[in-house]
Amino acid sequence: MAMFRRLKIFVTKFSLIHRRCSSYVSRMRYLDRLKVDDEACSAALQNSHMFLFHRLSPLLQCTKRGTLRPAALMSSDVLSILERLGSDRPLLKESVLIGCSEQNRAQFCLDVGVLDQAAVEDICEGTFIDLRKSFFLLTGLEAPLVAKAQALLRWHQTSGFCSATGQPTHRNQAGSERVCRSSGIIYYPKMSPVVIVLVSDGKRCLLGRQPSFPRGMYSALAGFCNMGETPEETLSREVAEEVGLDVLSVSYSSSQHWPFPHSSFMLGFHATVSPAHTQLSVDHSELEDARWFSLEEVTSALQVNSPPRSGDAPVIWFPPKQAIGNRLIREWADRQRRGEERE
Ligand SMILES: NC(=O)C1=CN([C@@H]2O[C@H](COP(=O)(O)OP(=O)(O)OC[C@H]3O[C@@H](n4cnc5c(N)ncnc54)[C@H](O)[C@@H]3O)[C@@H](O)[C@H]2O)C=CC1
Ligand SMILES: [Mg+2]
Repeated sequence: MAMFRRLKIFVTKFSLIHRRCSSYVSRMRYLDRLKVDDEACSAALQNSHMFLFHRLSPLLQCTKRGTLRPAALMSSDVLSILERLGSDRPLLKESVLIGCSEQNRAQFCLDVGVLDQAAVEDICEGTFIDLRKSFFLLTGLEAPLVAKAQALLRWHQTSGFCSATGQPTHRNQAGSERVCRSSGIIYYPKMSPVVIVLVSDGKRCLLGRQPSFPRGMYSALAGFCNMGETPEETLSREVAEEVGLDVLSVSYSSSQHWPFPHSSFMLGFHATVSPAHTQLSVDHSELEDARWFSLEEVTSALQVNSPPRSGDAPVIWFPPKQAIGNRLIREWADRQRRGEERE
């Protein structure tokens, strides 16, 4: 009996430890192994979840609740679909590893752009929707997963040759790198670091719009990091260049992978300028407009949930909640409200 109790305690302890590392740690270690072990990755691919794309547009399915979600198909079903549509096993090998579900199932993505789009949609009971639309229709962790998958597929589609030798590059099974066998150069998926900053003068925040933004949309200022710059240096330079202000202080908020137009790694900051020096000198080659917004104006623009349709009265609105620009604006508004409550 005592031995049975000891065994039970051991099993409970083991499962607690296992549960503690089973979720996050074991999933990350599993993924790491799949990146370096082609055989293990091929085995995982046989029994994985697969997210399909057609010329970089993700396949979405309608849920019972009427919302959209990316279709997570079993790889065995995808193989049957490929065979039914006259494609073959090698196409499945072009899948790219994107993650691991909480149930420890590997997740891959595959672009089936060589197949007839309508035929795949028909069999899968879904629709391929351009990422610029689908990203904003998805919620929670699904939007970042689909964005990451599309970024990796795009990178493979545009990285087929070595820039030093002009020879073809070859991918590993996970799709986490490409190698030029002639020069030995290893290429890894690329992101461009970008700083996005919400500038405040203590009472108001500064928002701008680029000519390419949809009508009425304003966001925080953003700019690509130059080679050798720290994000703080990029931030000060961009604010100086785009609106002619000197930044006084900076605080980090959060980050985001942003798939448009290519992969950017967005680093989000709050910054302050002196309330005595808030006169803007806008660089109109970069920004169509930039101006200071009060808490009242920000609060009312945050309530605009969808972009105005053509013909509607002009209204100011902000990027949707999937964008880090939206998060920075909300954080600023929350802080201002808390500050006002204290006064
Ligand atoms: N997620 C969000 O909430 C927001 C995201 N963004 C993103 O931030 C990014 C950067 O913002 P911008 O104001 O356009 O940057 P920017 O102010 O640096 O201006 C863009 C110009 O920088 C140059 N440039 C330097 N390095 C570049 C690189 N690696 N890739 C492309 N162009 C480069 C090009 O000449 C380009 O025209 C954009 O891609 C935009 O999509 C912008 C605002 C909000
Ligand atoms: Mg900019």
